Amino acid sequence: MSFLRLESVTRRFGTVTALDGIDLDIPKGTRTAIVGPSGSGKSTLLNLVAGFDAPDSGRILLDGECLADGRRVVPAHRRAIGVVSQDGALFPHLDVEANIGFGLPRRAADRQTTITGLMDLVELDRSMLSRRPHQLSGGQQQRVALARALARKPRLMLLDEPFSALDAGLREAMRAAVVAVLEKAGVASLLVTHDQAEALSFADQVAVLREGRLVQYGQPRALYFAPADPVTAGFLGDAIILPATVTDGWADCPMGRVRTDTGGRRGAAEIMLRPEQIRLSPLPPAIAAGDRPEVCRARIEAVAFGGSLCTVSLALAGNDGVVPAGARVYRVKVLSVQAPLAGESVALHLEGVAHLFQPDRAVAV
Ligand SMILES: Nc1ncnc2c1ncn2[C@@H]1O[C@H](COP(=O)(O)OP(=O)(O)OP(=O)(O)O)[C@@H](O)[C@H]1O
Repeated sequence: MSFLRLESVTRRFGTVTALDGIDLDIPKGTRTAIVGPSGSGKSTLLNLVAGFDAPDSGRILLDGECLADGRRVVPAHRRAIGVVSQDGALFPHLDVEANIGFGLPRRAADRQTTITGLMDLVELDRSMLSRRPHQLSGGQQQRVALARALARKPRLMLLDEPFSALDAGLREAMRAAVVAVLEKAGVASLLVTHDQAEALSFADQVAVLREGRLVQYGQPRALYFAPADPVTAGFLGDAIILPATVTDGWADCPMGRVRTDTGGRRGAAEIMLRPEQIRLSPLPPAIAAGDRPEVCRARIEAVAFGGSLCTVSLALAGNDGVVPAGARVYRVKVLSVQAPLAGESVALHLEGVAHLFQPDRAVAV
């Protein structure tokens, strides 16, 4: 059942349409990530839900209550929506205790136990109770910000790039901690992030915005493996887009034959593979000599070391093993311990299924 609902929400700034008729249904207790290129309308959407701004038209409903409908607007402080921003926005002159307790009644008998309970929930040591924000690490500050937002028992939590100021290792740990806290508190959340991998791992569902429109909305796996169009495919991760001829659930493409995720189509089509679907193996001499024409061969053009994974650039070769002049170069990812060497000839194997783009590229919701 829908918990947060946006109906045809539009917001214009002069001649710019920041959000253009957005329809979105977010189920209770779930996590949603909003992604999209810079200027696609992510912050505008968050601001409208928070109540910092109002839509020109359309409606926003939370748990059945209308928050904004183009005429009436419920002010931000009456929405019971928590916000955690990029820098945490803690009050610098207040200690941890006062920051977390900021929205709690001063004379409440359970004030102290609520604050320490929240510190336990966000896994912040109680010895930090009297520290000021500048005496905390970035990760600790974000935990205080999260505890402060949770103190007001929000119905919905808005997370505006809350991990972006943290370094890679801490970022991942904080993300996992926030997921655990939100789950424990049973609070639905909306995360805006520029990090596609973060969105895919954080959320139950991801909404992709482009130029103020909702391009696709669905589960992370579905979006990653079955994006609505090549632009979305490339936005969510590295993608190899190939022309193909499809027949009854199979595609013949320049990299070989592979199953497709949708059957029932025939003829020319465009397919997508993720780079990790392409496996490389050494070319046995018999195949190198021209036997087994069904095996797709390639020459390794370059190998870029990247820690656990290498990015391997390869060009497809003909059955004679020769790479035609001007051949397109594809990039695939392989485990570094299995990486081939530049100049080597390899055989390609396609794993899993290829995504078949719809001819009209209808929005998949
Ligand atoms: N207050 C404003 N006045 C005028 N134009 C605005 C205002 N706020 C946003 N815009 C415009 O609306 C569009 C959407 O902006 P928004 O900040 O929502 O995008 P975004 O996806 O959050 O971008 P980023 O990833 O860079 O933060 C942009 O073209 C932006 O310039």
